[in-house]
Amino acid sequence: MTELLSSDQMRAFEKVAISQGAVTGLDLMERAGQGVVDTVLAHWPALSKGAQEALVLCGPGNNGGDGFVIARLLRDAGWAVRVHLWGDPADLPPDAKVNFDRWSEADKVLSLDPESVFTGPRPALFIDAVFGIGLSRPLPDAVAQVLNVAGMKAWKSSHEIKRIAVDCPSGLDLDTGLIPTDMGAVEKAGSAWPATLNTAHLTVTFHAPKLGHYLALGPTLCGELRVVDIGLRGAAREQHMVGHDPDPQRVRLAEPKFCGRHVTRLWLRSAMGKPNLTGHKFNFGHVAVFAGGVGRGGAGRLAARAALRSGAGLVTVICPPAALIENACQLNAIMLRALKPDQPLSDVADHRVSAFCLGPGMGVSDRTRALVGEVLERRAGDHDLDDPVVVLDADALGSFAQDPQRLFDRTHPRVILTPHEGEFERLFPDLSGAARAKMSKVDAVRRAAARAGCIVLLKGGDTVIADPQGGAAVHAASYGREAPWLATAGAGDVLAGLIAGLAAPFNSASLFCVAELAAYLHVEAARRFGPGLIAEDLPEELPKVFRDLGL
Ligand SMILES: NC(=O)C1=CN([C@@H]2O[C@H](COP(=O)(O)OP(=O)(O)OC[C@H]3O[C@@H](n4cnc5c(N)ncnc54)[C@H](O)[C@@H]3O)[C@@H](O)[C@H]2O)[C@@H](O)CC1
Ligand SMILES: Nc1ncnc2c1ncn2[C@@H]1O[C@H](COP(=O)(O)OP(=O)(O)O)[C@@H](O)[C@H]1O
Ligand SMILES: [K+]
Repeated sequence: MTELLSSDQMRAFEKVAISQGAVTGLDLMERAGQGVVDTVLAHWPALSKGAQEALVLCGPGNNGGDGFVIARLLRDAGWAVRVHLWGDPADLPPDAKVNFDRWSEADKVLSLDPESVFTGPRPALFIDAVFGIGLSRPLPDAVAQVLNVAGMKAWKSSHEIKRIAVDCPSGLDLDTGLIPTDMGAVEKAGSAWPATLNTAHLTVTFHAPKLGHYLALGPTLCGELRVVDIGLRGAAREQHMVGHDPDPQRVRLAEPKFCGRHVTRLWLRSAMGKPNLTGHKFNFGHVAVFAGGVGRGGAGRLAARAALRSGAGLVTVICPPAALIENACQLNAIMLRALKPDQPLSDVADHRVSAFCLGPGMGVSDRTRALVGEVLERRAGDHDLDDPVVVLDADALGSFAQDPQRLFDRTHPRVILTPHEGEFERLFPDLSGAARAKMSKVDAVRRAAARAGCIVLLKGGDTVIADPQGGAAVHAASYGREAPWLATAGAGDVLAGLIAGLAAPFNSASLFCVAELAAYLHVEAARRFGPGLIAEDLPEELPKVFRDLGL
């Protein structure tokens, strides 16, 4: 799996490499600029055929320095290049200044403002090297105007211009994936669209992708993302992460995107509990899914179906007695037990139940709260690993909205909470989307997991998973893996069941790894089915996904 870096981590990598004498800042800048040019020409081979017009916008830091390198390399290749700088050349950091001077030996540098930029001819390439990881506040007005959609329209056929972002589209915060605004707040994904910023066709980043490329608005603003190697050390270590618990210091992309197809298979096999086992169904685990009352059992049944399809040996739906007939009419391979209000849980779920799933369709109620409490108290002994896995979703979370601490007092390391943003806000109001200005979704979920003492998976197009030790992963349905049709009623119930089913076999991977895999398979199933998907389709698609992945 690939590591996602914060801005600070990227700076630290650079600092270590330079201080060890492995490389100089100037070398890195040259490789970065060369990497952008090579990537652009490989992406649009037609551009290599004849030199054309390029526009390079440079900023006051090292991102701008990369821009001067790109400008020089294109010029050397015969391109007509115009360079605009925002800021005073005298204030450029040393490496950027060197490259400014190299450019300025033969060509001028124009100022970066709408008049100056848009009065020139329409370029074939529009290169944004204004701000990268150093963005620390909202974009200056002049820069925002040059980068906004309306500005580009100053040119006829502006849609033909290839827009390249160096490291990131300027204005994007690479830690949060958000756009700092003047109000000190943020424009959030799914709310106000950042109408001021144009999206790039291609973003070229260095060494490793950053958090903000994958969170919130990042994927939409970046267009396509390419990572170029600039010779910093440690780039290959993500290979060690497959199937292993996360490193608390790191954030990984729960998708083997940059590692090739065999890694996917390896990951699947190591995370699922059925590799070479010749056991009976109880070796593959028994999942108990609680369903709601009469007319509200669909969500629980969806979760149960996903659990059975994903590898559990047995799945039992537990419902109130009144809902028994309704469920019996709908279930075959899935077993069914009724639980009366005063009946002990052990009557319907013996010690062999290895995973519980509670929440979908159960209703927000005292009864749900009591059942959650009872399941969380069912612990096997001294060793956490012997405890059953407990997936808490939907109403199992909502039932604790008035007093989340009551839930957190009982949760343990084998528990996973799978809220969507609304449920997350009710349990962690101070970490909610509205409260997150400078804090990334990753940091918010890490704090939530530490507070709850269990794994938390916060759903969305950018799903974040964290454990109480700080280990974190992002699963992003983006960059060619979009699945917007997954935002359909019941899809979350399926995910809860999928996690329970994958976690149930006695030799399955850690709950964290299972959650990553579940998020991945969930999106793979949605993508394989395609538009028109409804939640019922997801479990039925899973066998095809497993087959495609070579399981
Ligand atoms: N760290 C590394 O290892 C490498 C970094 N490189 C490039 O260097 C970039 C980072 O350089 P810097 O740290 O200099 O950061 P940036 O070039 O992103 O910007 C920093 C400068 O912009 C100013 N600034 C930030 N936000 C502003 C705002 N809203 N309005 C006005 N001024 C603002 C800061 O005061 C500072 O002068 C990377 O994004 C990348 O493009 C590459 O050369 C390759 C190697
Ligand atoms: N834009 C999107 N791209 C990919 N997946 C998404 C997107 N939006 C939501 N999802 C996924 O859809 C599911 C919706 O779950 P949830 O909100 O709990 O719905 P429900 O409660 O109806 O089941 C989650 O797994 C979430 O990650
Ligand atoms: K940039």
